[in-house]
Amino acid sequence: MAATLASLGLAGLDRKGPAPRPDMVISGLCADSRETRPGFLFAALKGALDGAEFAQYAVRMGASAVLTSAEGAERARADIGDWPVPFLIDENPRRRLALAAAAFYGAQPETLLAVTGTNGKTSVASFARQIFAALGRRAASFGTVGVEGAVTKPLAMTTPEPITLHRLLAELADAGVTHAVMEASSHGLAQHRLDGARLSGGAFTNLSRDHLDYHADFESYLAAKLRLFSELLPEGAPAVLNADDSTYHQAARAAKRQEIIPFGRDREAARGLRLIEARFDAAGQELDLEWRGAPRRVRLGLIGGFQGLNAMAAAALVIGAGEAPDRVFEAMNRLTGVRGRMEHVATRANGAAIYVDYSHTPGGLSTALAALRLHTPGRLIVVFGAGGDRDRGKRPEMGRAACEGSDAVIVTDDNPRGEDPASIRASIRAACPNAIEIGDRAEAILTGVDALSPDDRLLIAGKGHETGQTVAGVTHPFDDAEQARASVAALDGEDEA
Ligand SMILES: CC(=O)N[C@H]1[C@@H](OP(=O)(O)OP(=O)(O)OC[C@H]2O[C@@H](n3ccc(=O)[nH]c3=O)[C@H](O)[C@@H]2O)O[C@H](CO)[C@@H](O)[C@@H]1O[C@H](C)C(=O)N[C@@H](C)C(=O)N[C@H](CCC(=O)O)C(=O)O
Ligand SMILES: Nc1ncnc2c1ncn2[C@@H]1O[C@H](COP(=O)(O)OP(=O)(O)OP(=O)(O)O)[C@@H](O)[C@H]1O
Ligand SMILES: N[C@H](CCC[C@H](N)C(=O)O)C(=O)O
Ligand SMILES: [Mg+2]
Repeated sequence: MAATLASLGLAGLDRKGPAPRPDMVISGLCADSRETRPGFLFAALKGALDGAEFAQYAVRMGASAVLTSAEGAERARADIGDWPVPFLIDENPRRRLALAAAAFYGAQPETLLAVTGTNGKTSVASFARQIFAALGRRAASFGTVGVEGAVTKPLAMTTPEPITLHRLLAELADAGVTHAVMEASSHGLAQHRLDGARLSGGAFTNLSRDHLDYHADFESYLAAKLRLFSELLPEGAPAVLNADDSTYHQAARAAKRQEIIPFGRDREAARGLRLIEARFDAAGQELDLEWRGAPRRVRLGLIGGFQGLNAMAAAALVIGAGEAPDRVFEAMNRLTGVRGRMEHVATRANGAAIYVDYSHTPGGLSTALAALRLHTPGRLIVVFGAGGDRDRGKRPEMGRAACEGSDAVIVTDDNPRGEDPASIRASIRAACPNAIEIGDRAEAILTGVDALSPDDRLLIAGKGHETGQTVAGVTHPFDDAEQARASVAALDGEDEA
C-alpha cells in the first residue's frame, strides 16, 4: 500500500523545508516516532508531550515528510537545524492526519454508524450489530470490548486513533463487512480520531459525569460528544437522540442538519421510538413501544430498564440506516446481553444471584442499582471501587450513588494504577461512611458473596469485561465473573449459574 501527498490530500498545504519530489511515495503513516519506517509520513502531534520533539528521530529513521502545526515545525527546527525533509503545516494536524489515514486505507464498510454518550455505547453498538446480523447483513461492531461480529479481534482503545481506525475499517471492508457500528468516545471525538470516517448515522445515549480529568468542564465534555452531529455526520443522516436526557434539546440543536429520530419515554419521542410501558420479570422485560405512533411489542432477555432503552436506540439506528421496521422489531426479541454489562455470572446454592456490570460512573452505578432493585426481593449488596489516574471528583459521587442505591456497600480497588489505593477508597467512603472497606478485590467479592441470603442479590460493579487489575504499572490477571464463580464454589462447593 502506498500513496502520494496529492492522493492523501496533503499537496496543497503550507510547507517548510525542501519541496517534495514529484514522484515521492508515502509508504505508510505514523504518529509515534518509534513506529517510523523509511518512506513514512510522521505526524507530529501535540498532546501531554509534544510530538514535534520526536520529529528528529522520525527523520533519522527515514520519514519522507512530517505533518505538523506551524509551532511544531519551529520546534523541530530548533532541534534539527534546518528542515531536512518537507514539513507540511496544518492548523489542526490531528484532523488532517485522520483525513489522510482515510485516504491512505481507502475502503470502509458501506454503512458505518457511530454511537456516543457517557453510558451505553458498547451496548448500543453490540445490539445494532446483532440486529443487522439477524437481518442477514454481514456486520461488525467495535469499541471497548474489541471487534465483534463477522470479524473478532481485540482493540487497545474504545475509539482507535485514526491510523488504526482506518486500517481496521479497510480490513472489515475486505472481509465483506457492509454494516459496522463503532463507539465514539469523547476523547476520540475531541482528538478528531474519526474525522476521516464516512459516517451514515449516529446515536447519542445520555450524558452524565465522567472524564472531567480530561475535559475542562461539563460543557466541553458535552461539546466533544456533540461534534458527532455538528461536525461529522452528513446532512440528512439519521441522528438518534435520547428524548429523556436533560441534554436532548442541546443535542437536537447540534443535529439540526440531520434527520432526528428521538427515542425514550418522553412525549418528544412520539415522532420516533417511544416507550409506553416496560414490564420486568426474572428473565428480562417486555416493552410496549410505538414506532411513529404505531404500537409494537417486544420481549428482551435483558436485565435493566437502561438495557431496554439501549435496545431501542439500537433499533432506531438500524431503522434509520434503512432497514424495514417490522424486521427490526422482530429481531429485537433475539438480542443477547453484552459481556460484563448486567451479566448474571453466578448463583449461590440458596438461590441468590450475582451480577457483574461495567458501571464506573456515578450515573452508571445508580442506574445499575436501580435496575437490579426491581429484581431483588431481599437486600441489594454492591462491591465496587474507582479507577486511579482518572476523574477524582467522581469518587465521592460514586460513594453516594452506592450508599443511596443499595443496602450494603463494600468498597474495594478497581485499577488503582499509579495512585495510592487506600486514598481512592477513602474518597469514596467520604460520601458513604457505613461502607465496609476491603482493598483486595477477590476478598471483597468473597465477602459479598458470603453475605447473600436467598432473596439477596450482589452487584459487582466497575470492571465488567476487564480481565486485569492494574496496580502501579503492572496488570495482574483478574476477572470479576471468574472470581464470583470461584467464591460460590468455595462457599457452596459448586457453581449453579
Ligand atoms: C489522553 C489521551 O487520550 N491521550 C491520547 C493522545 O495522546 P497524547 O497526544 O497526549 O500523547 P503524548 O504521549 O502526549 O504524545 C504526543 C505525541 O508524541 C508522540 N510520541 C511520543 C513519544 C515518542 O517517543 N515519540 C512520539 O512520537 C505520540 O505518539 C503522540 O502522537 O493521543 C494518542 C495517539 O492518538 C493516544 O494513544 C492517547 O491515548 C491514551 C493512550 C489513552 O489512554 N487514552 C484514553 C484516556 C482514551 O482515549 N480513552 C477513550 C475511552 C474513554 C472511555 O472509557 O469513555 C478511548 O477512546 O479509548
Ligand atoms: N442507557 C444507559 N443509561 C444509564 N446507564 C447505562 C446505560 N447503558 C449502560 N449503562 C451503565 O453503563 C455501563 C457501561 O455500559 P456500556 O459499556 O454499554 O457503556 P459505554 O458507554 O460503552 O462505556 P465506556 O465509556 O466505558 O466505553 C453498564 O454496565 C451500565 O451500568
Ligand atoms: N475505559 C474507562 C473505564 C474504566 C473503568 C474502570 N475499571 C477503571 O479502571 O476506572 C476508563 O479508562 O476510564
Ligand atoms: Mg464502551
